[in-house]
Amino acid sequence: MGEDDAMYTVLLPTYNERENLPIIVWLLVKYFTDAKVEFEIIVIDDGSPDGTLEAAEQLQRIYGEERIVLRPRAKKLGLGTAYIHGLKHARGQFIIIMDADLSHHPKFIPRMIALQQRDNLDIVTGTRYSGDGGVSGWDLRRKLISRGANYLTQVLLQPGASDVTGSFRLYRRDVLRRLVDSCVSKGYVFQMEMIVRATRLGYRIGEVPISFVDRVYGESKLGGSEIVNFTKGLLYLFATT
Ligand SMILES: Nc1nc2c(ncn2[C@@H]2O[C@H](COP(=O)(O)OP(=O)(O)O[C@H]3O[C@H](CO)[C@@H](O)[C@H](O)[C@@H]3O)[C@@H](O)[C@H]2O)c(=O)[nH]1
Repeated sequence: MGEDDAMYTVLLPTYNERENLPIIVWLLVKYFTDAKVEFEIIVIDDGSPDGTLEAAEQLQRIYGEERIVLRPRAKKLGLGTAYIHGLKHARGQFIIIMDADLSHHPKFIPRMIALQQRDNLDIVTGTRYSGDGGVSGWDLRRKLISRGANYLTQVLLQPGASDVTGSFRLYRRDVLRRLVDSCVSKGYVFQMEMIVRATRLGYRIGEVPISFVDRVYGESKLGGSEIVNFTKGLLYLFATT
């Protein structure tokens, strides 16, 4: 399935994911192994008080230090900077970013890889808002926030993807590094800015419909301040790009 010598790095940011981490890692190992693809999983834990790092260390003993790489930080510094931190250490030519809470199923990864290879893409985004993609388990408030954020971005910024707030994506490593360097926002709005800048820079973007399933264990970290940040980021990009 993979390019002959292509390696894939999965960046898994974690904050209080002790229950979810062993399951997501097991699934990732299974899908990459079945697809005969070289991979590593970088866990970026931000000092989770629930013992996520200890769970990650145990997984490292089971699957090996080549496969499970730990890049912890001492305290909670946010999702955007967690990706940047993990990216610095990534060995793969392709980077997959995804949540560790099982809302993103690794079964979609082989489809993302296949689409990237078929169309020689720079980015493949998982989309909940086209084809048979969708969301399950969210309440009305969360659905409205996500739909509203995506709708406003489509109208104001015409990005090259239908789901700009999602964070299940495959990037060429060099493209991701360039985008990270060009993005200014922090927090959840970061995902939207990445796609908008990628569109402006002319990168080739494809989409794979995904079903997003709300987490069973633990809690979302989305709060009111992220909604304010998103709105500010949207207006900033509207004015400057
Ligand atoms: N290292 C680290 N990880 C974090 C932090 N905050 C969250 N995470 C990890 O990031 C992933 C997503 O966190 P959630 O807080 O569960 O995200 P969410 O509210 O469900 O939001 C998801 O959907 C949004 C769009 O609807 C996305 O914008 C967002 O990126 C994420 O995928 C999980 O693996 C979680 O442990 C942090 O400060 N540091």
